[in-house]
Amino acid sequence: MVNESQSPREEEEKRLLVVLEQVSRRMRKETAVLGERRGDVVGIRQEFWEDVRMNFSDSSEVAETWTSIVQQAEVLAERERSHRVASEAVERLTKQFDSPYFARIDFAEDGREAETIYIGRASLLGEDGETFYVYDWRAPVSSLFYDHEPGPAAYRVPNGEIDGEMTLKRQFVIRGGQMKHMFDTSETVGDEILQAVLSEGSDTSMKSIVATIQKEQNFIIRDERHKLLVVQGAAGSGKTSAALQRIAYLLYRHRETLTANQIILFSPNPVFKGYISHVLPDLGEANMRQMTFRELIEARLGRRFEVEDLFAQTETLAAIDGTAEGDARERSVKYKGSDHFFMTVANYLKRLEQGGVSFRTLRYRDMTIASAEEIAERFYAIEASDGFATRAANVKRWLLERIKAWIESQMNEKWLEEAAELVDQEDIQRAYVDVRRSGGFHDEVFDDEDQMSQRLKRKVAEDAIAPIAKAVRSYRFIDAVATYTALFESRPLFASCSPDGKLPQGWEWMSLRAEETLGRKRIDHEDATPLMYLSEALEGFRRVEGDIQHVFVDEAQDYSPFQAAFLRRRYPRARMTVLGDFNQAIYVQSQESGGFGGWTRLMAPEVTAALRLTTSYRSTEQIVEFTKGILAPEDAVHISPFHRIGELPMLIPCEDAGRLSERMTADVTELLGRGYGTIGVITKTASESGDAAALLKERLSGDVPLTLVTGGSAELPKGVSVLPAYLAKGIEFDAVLVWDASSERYGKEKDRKLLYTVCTRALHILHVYYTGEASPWLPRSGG
Ligand SMILES: Nc1ncnc2c1ncn2[C@@H]1O[C@H](COP(=O)(O)OP(=O)(O)OP(=O)(O)O)[C@@H](O)[C@H]1O
Repeated sequence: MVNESQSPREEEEKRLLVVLEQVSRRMRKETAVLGERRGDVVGIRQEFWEDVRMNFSDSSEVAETWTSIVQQAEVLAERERSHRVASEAVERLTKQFDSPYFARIDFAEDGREAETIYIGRASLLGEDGETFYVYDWRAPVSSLFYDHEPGPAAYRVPNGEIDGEMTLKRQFVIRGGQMKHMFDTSETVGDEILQAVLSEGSDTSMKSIVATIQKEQNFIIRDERHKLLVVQGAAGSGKTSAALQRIAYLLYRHRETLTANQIILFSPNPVFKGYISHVLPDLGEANMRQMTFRELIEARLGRRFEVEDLFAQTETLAAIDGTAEGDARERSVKYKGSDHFFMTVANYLKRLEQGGVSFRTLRYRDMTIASAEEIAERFYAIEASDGFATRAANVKRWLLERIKAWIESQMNEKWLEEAAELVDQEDIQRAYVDVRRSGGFHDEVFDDEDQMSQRLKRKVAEDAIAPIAKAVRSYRFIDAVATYTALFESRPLFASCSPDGKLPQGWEWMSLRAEETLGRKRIDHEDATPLMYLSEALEGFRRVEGDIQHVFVDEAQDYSPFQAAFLRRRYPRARMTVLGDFNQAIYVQSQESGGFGGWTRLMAPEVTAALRLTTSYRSTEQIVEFTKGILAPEDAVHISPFHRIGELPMLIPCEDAGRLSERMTADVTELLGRGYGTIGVITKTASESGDAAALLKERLSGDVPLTLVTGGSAELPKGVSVLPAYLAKGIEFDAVLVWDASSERYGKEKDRKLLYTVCTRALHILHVYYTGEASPWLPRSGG
């Protein structure tokens, strides 16, 4: 009921109290439950060993001891689970007490009375189980807030659309349970709040944007009609933010069927991984799986080969740039990242169904367990229509059987007897426990010397062969490298697989290079994905994550079309959300495709949506205008700043590196004094970062926190971070100080996007320092 005598503010404050009261009631209940569960858990932990019968006197007693430990552990795990649920509820309620909602809309569905809806980070249901005090921001009706101004409005529900009229749209800033601001708005999402949010200092971790999601971002967050979403967005336009909100949205909408570990996000680097890892927990959701493409390569190939990573490749290419070698390598990098090569490998795989896969002989010392020829024969004896998966799995089983038989065949061999005699007491016991665990000796009594020695010998033989068995289990009997190299050993073979029957320019060079590197177990970065594709396909994309339902790729412009196509094959059932900015395509492998070609063609047009985000929210208007000037004019047309005023970027000439570091030291001190909490000193390469950090450290006073961020760093520290451009991808700083943007360092066309990427990391302050001549890409309009 509207009370005429009260102002809207008074009314809202009263209502806030009612909600807070509800929250605190729930909180009382949940904390009581939590206390109880905690007591349970602590009790069980303390009494764990008291309730376990410990007896190691003979094998049947050991079995009972084992069972009782397992039972006790199960009870504990169950209590711990319910403790976790209660503690998550308390955590959520604590946040709700701080700020239960951020918006209100009044909406009258056609032909009905207006309803008042409050929107917050999580929903709040009254004790009656019917009154919705607050709706979750992800509820269908909440979409109205993000998509519409007051007036005719509609929102989607699973089976259609609901039309009506929005009569009021109000925003709140509530902190610590206090109403700080409140205002009605006619904008889609009020500029004032967004202004306030964007003017804040940056943090070392990313924040969620629930209260200020913009309409075009909301589309990305909620779209479920398409299986492939490809988003081209200007630097700072909220691609990563939208991706994370989308994950939170999907987890909420499909909470019965989707879990966080069925979602995987490919991140550009470890620093970025740490940077975004707080957003989902903050929204009350578990983190999705996250990995870098480099980690994927390392996991698949890194143990057996020395694999060059993308950063090393980039630095090598820079070092040999302009030489004949450099040109040839660059051509090879581009080709091996192309769709043409993907098709070639795909066609090659088809041929391999008939024959041609290389295998490795299984050997223990000089004893052959199964020869490569035998394995090949077995592999190809299975119907081609069954595909590689069935064949590989079948051969795997057969080889494991072979290994078992081989163990039996060795039982009376001298080497084994000798080895068994050397086993010490501790190992005997361990062997005994191991066998128990693996289900050995069920009801038997362990009383016979002879039996014991047989078992020991078997155990020794199993241990000896274990690395081979493990290799078999992970399909290493398939020699993927030899199979891959074969493609570069025969012109007719390559030509017959190539989609247009042609060999790429520079094939001879690639062929020599393959011999030189792959033959020595060194893998160039450009060969890593093709090799991974080939080997995973030959294994039938086995353990590969058929269970993954959503794949997110951030900084997608850095992936080659080959890598895009590979990921699609690797996660065959997944929907994909791909976000990137072609203006930040800094790697040779993706330059050909303009950064995006590979992605948009992955699925049929009717299930693909290609979207654009054009407003840059990160940087001030001055910085956005400046950074647009770095790009070619045609690349800068779709970038517009959000209206937030700041200082003009500065171009600062310096005589040499010493002077540069002196000037930078003074500026760092001054900026920290002005309250800027995160300052990024960004260099072109990692070695330059090392030099810059050393120079600055020497000059800065001891109490200034300065960190050299390296490839292994996972957390971004407060204070001054010195890091190379490729590690700064995707993250942001209050102030960015660009280390030596001279024409010597950033003079080539390909440096243009790199410089753009570096400068667009700045929220409020951008200083560009250079020695000698300034990079030709820098606009002259700096202060
Ligand atoms: N709707 C929004 N409300 C508040 N802040 C926003 C919004 N959208 C983006 N931002 C802020 O803008 C900054 C840039 O966002 P984000 O990192 O998601 O952009 P991006 O497009 O991934 O950038 P880049 O490609 O440069 O890495 C972040 O600080 C983010 O919080």
